[in-house]
Amino acid sequence: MAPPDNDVLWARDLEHAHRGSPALLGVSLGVRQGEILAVTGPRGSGKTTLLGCLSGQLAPDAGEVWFNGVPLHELGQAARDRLRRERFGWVGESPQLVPELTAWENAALPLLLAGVGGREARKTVAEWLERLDVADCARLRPAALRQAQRQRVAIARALAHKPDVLFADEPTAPLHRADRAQVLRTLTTAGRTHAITVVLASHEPEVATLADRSVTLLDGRAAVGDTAAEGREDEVSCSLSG
Ligand SMILES: Nc1ncnc2c1ncn2[C@@H]1O[C@H](COP(=O)(O)OP(=O)(O)OP(=O)(O)O)[C@@H](O)[C@H]1O
Repeated sequence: MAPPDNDVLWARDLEHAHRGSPALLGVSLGVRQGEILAVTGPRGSGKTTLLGCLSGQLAPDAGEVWFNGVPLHELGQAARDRLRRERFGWVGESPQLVPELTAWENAALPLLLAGVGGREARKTVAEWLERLDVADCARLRPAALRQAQRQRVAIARALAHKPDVLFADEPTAPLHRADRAQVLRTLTTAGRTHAITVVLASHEPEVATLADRSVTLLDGRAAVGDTAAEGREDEVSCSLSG
């Protein structure tokens, strides 16, 4: 079965087990260009594993993942890595910055690796650091930053090269409650203003209110009644089959 033309990401009957222990059991979903999809569910329900399969970090044991008509599940590791580097952004639970580089150098890495000139990279990154309230940290190395500041730099890095899809897995985990709303708003606004598709995983159900649609995972399956399938009859049967 071919993916629908208007889905930037499309997955069908995804299964994945970690060392024999099943984490995904037949999840199907589609994400449209520029859409913000929340993936919610309790801890251990399979959210990280799903994002890993959708982003090409993990090869599913069964099922299909298509990105813009490209079958990710058929690509080798090197091709998947290239796609991730060039087309996807990733923000995880804890920021993984290069300790030897300053905040701005960390955030500029994907741009510089893509061949963008230093001056343009500097300008773009400065704007993102400003938007994320860490402009004054630009010249500091990660060790001199608080964990919440490091996470904001990691978010700037994930957005600066304007990925097609941003995967954010519990992106507010290292932040204080007061900072969470602002960072989530920055992520979703960035998605909407820059036409970046955002797949946002969180165990906090209220994150779904910021998204266009949501899917809830329970024990590796898409829960019955998820709004990721709302108004999309083609998907309802897939989502509920999991
Ligand atoms: N590397 C791993 N090795 C073994 N089991 C794993 C591994 N990663 C995840 N699991 C297991 O797979 C299941 C799904 O985990 P996953 O991290 O995808 O869920 P999650 O919803 O993202 O949870 P959390 O919010 O705690 O990260 C859980 O039972 C988890 O213990």
